[in-house]
Amino acid sequence: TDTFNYATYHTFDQINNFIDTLVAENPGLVSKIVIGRSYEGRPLNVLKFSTGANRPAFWIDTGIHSREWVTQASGLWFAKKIVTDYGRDASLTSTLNKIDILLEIVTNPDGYVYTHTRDRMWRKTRSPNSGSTCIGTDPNRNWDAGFGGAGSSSNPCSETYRGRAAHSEPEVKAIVDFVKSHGNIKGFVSIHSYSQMLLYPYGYTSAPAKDAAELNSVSRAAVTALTSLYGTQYTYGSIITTIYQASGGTVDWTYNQGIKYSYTFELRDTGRYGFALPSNQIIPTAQETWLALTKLIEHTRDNP
Ligand SMILES: NCCCCC[C@@H](C[SeH])C(=O)O
Ligand SMILES: [Zn+2]
Ligand SMILES: [Zn+2]
Repeated sequence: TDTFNYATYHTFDQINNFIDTLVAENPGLVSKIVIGRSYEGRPLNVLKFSTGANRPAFWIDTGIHSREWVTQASGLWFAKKIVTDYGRDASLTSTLNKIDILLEIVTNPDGYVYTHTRDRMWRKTRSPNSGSTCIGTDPNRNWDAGFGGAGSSSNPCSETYRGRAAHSEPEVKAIVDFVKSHGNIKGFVSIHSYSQMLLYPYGYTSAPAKDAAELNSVSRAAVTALTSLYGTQYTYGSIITTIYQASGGTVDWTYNQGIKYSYTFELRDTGRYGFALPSNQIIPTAQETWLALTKLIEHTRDNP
């Protein structure tokens, strides 16, 4: 994976080849867990970075919205950064000597393939909706957290269609089942684009999360670290106050499962290119985001 081009966007097959190569090159550190299959039968691959058994874990997912290509591309760069820095960077080495990192890069594979073959702007899953010709559910409205509330749609043709029921989407159900069976995930970050924001629960209600003060102060440190690299400006705060009301969202569910350190990123940019971010911004985006992620991971590591 040294010759892999991190400064370009890759297909689903190229990403899966990367994953298998990274595991083969780092057998004592990296393994692949297939947590399920997408609606169209594609594997839901999770990279596990671990140096010991039965450890707490920190989860990162990218690409749950398929069109947000900078996020899957950043996930590839994060994976390489972790294997490169282990044994060289004191903080990352300390992290992996205490907790595992779990990384799902293509969290919506059916949608991702569709953005390469048919519609670059596809966001949702690709499952059919009975009674409608419109395809897909928004996987970031399908979670059992304020499910069906304001900030999601009951219309299958909507980009924020919540699905016929909570956890109806296999891509979502696979994570739900994995989180429950693992039982020791301490931090959870779901990465999106675009808007340049770091967000924490809740999205479905204006009631503050009980840990809002701590999540806010950790967010401040993370954003300060991010901005220090290239000056990229971020806002941060609760989902509902910072971006908009969104019900059935990923990190609202993980937070309510007891995973205190639950965050959502909105990466670059603020609308000039939007989801079609030029590939020359992939590495700078990944680098600055990693600085923020490191703060979130360190805080989770040090507050088990
Ligand atoms: N977990 C809900 C996150 C808040 C909204 C995030 C954006 C990312 Se495109 C959205 O899903 O509309
Ligand atoms: Zn998104
Ligand atoms: Zn977004």
